[in-house]
Amino acid sequence: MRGTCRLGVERERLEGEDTALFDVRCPRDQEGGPDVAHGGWTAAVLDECLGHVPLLHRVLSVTAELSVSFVKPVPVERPLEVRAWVERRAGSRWYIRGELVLLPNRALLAKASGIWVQRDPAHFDRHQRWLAEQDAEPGRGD
Ligand SMILES: CCCCCCCC(=O)SCCNC(=O)CCNC(=O)[C@H](O)C(C)(C)COP(=O)(O)OP(=O)(O)OC[C@H]1O[C@@H](n2cnc3c(N)ncnc32)[C@H](O)[C@@H]1OP(=O)(O)O
Repeated sequence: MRGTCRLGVERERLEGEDTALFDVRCPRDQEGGPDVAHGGWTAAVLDECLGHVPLLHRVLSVTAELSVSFVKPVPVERPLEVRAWVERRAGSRWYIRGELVLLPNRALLAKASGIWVQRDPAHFDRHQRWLAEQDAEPGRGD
């Protein structure tokens, strides 16, 4: 699949049953230091790519946990690749891992692991109802 993504994900495809590959390029406006990505971009793009693995299996999910290791500075505007794979599934939980590498040598820049939880399409409707309850009862907090 190809398309425009504000995070700079240019292409995604499944490779076998449990692995997905993503062509990525960090946009200049995500710079955090000279010519290198802000760490928030690195975390966000790993969240996006790992979370697309269930989606590529036509499963809607949300991120429940995400852990990121920042191994090396990530250059902006250079071809990068994310490889994401399912480590295991348990109930509605998908345990997914991934790596961000610099092409063409696939030098490791960052790695991530996380848990995605399957949701039904009413997930965001329920959230809107919860938000309306919060607005109706300020100070309740649950
Ligand atoms: C639906 C369309 C999705 C579209 C893509 C959107 C992508 C995103 O941007 S996601 C945004 C960032 N993430 C979020 O906003 C998630 C916010 N958190 C939540 O909504 C909830 O805490 C949520 C859904 C993760 C869990 O809700 P909760 O009411 O606890 O659900 P519950 O039914 O009790 O638990 C579901 C499962 O998740 C597990 N779980 C819940 N929280 C966690 C956690 N932090 N770590 C591990 N597992 C967890 C439970 O053990 C349970 O597992 P199982 O089904 O195997 O028994």
